[in-house]
Amino acid sequence: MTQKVAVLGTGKIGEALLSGMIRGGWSPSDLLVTARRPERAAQLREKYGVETVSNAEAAKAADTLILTVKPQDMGTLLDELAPHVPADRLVISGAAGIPTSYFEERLAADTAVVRVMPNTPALVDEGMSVISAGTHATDEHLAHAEEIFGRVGKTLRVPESQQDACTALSGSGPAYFYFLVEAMTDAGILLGLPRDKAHDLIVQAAIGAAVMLRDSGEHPVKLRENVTSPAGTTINAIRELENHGVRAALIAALEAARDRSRELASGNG
Ligand SMILES: NC(=O)C1=CN([C@@H]2O[C@H](COP(=O)(O)OP(=O)(O)OC[C@H]3O[C@@H](n4cnc5c(N)ncnc54)[C@H](OP(=O)(O)O)[C@@H]3O)[C@@H](O)[C@H]2O)C=CC1
Ligand SMILES: O=C(O)[C@@H]1CCC=N1
Repeated sequence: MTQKVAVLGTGKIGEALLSGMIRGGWSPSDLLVTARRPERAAQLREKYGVETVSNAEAAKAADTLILTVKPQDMGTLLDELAPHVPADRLVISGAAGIPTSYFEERLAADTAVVRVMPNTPALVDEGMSVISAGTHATDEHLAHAEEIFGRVGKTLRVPESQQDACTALSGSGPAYFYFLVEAMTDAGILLGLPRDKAHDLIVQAAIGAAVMLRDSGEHPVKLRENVTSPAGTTINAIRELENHGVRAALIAALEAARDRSRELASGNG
């Protein structure tokens, strides 16, 4: 069955998904996109060969609507959309924090809503998309969401009660690794290395470590122990990380991200 899919509010995440769907073989003629600014719409039309339409037109024409505006813009978008969304549409939200009930309350009775938390590595087909069903979403709706988001990486179904935690882990997760790379590159500068070399060394260490974490089947503790020689260099660094409370800082950081996701629940954040 040909399904027309519309991405509404095509910013960073919407474009990552759009580009991944096209890379993954989705025909641009089966895609519609919306943007708030005409120049952004023109850019998307030129780059991807997709039709750009108004939010109301997308609601009428597409079988699946993927809403990728900021949580704070979701209320306005839904006010605009609600009168035009027939009850047989699948509505997928990619917004942090906002529960499926928020959409169900504003759309026609029994509308199927699926909540998805993607992340930006979708741009290189290494995304992680965490998927939960609303009250009226069936297994078929979840499978359709997996078919779309599976084009840009892995997918995982979770109960909606775990979505705020997943947002803190994988939605925001890439930012923590970029932050670590930035900080470790600064350390390389302190140790006298040129910035470009420090950057390349840390990025390759990160890629190597990530591939081993994914492919070796070993626990991260074992992988770290394998690097940590008796009376060697690594244990000196680990002692400093523990002295500075890095483990506790990470736990507190992810808890703060989870709490912020909960705060965004009203869409007014
Ligand atoms: N960035 C990330 O890593 C992740 C983001 N998310 C979620 O994705 C959503 C989008 O985030 P992100 O892509 O970073 O944000 P962006 O600001 O890049 O994208 C949102 C886009 O929506 C557009 N927009 C806003 N209101 C409307 C409207 N009424 N009609 C049409 N377009 C509209 C904005 O237009 P304009 O350009 O004019 O502002 C913007 O281009 C958020 O809800 C966020 O929680 C989820 C996972 C990861
Ligand atoms: O920072 C944010 O709110 C969004 C949601 C997850 C990643 N970026």
